[in-house]
Amino acid sequence: MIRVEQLGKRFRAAATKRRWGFAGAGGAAREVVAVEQVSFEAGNGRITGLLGPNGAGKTTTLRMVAGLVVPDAGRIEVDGLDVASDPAAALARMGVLGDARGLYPRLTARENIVYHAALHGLGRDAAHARAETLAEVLDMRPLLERRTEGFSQGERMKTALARALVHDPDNIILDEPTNGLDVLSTRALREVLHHLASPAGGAKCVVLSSHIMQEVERLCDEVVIIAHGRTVASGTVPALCERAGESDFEEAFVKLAFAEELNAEVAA
Ligand SMILES: Nc1ncnc2c1ncn2[C@@H]1O[C@H](COP(=O)(O)OP(=O)(O)OP(=O)(O)O)[C@@H](O)[C@H]1O
Repeated sequence: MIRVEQLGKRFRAAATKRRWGFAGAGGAAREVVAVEQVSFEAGNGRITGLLGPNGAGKTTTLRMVAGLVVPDAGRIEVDGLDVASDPAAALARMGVLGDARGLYPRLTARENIVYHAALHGLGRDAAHARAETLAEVLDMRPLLERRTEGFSQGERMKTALARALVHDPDNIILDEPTNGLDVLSTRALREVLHHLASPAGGAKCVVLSSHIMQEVERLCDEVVIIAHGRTVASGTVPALCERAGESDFEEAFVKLAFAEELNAEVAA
């Protein structure tokens, strides 16, 4: 289970140097508020989706949950462990599929997975056994002995996901997992995530980010709508539709996520 309370993060965005004598364009670094007040609870045996427009703060939120970025404000708990005060224990309970998907190109898929297993303290035999199991679950057996150099997006995603799951974490964090995947790979991933959240798959706590409404609608038990760095609504898809007074989820999302903009339009 993951609990996020009142998270906040600002970045200092590097500014360009002044050029061509334009005084206003360059100069001082600007502060960007990436996340202002994000809170949510992601339960075990559920898929929770962070849904929001581009730049809403989803990736930054997940990077903070995964311990890759230190928050300026707020608190993150993973299975009751505070990520700030007990990072090693909290991180050991998470499997993270980041946006970079960085794999070692000279290693085979199996070597990538086994190497990651070693980092998590698994012995050689256990690591290979785990690679076999994951290859089965993720339907990637033919890929195991191939170097990852030249892998397609879908093949890279499967390998990166196997790597993230190698220590059998109870909490799985995925940033835009279907990015660049075709319809079949997307379907296969959806099935895997449903399996992982089911009792047969270990009733994992799955948290993912997306800006694709249909994907979230199909995949997620719970949706957290983030806009302008804030949680603006959360609940099941039917509950969010009801709250917005819309039968269509896309309409409900637009109403909830862009309430500020819609109100400003009405006022103008
Ligand atoms: N390292 C950084 N330095 C400066 N600004 C950043 C940094 N990381 C994120 N931001 C800014 O913070 C805001 C939120 O970015 P974030 O990537 O979290 O959004 P997102 O919801 O994941 O967007 P998308 O759907 O486009 O991936 C954006 O305005 C982004 O430009």
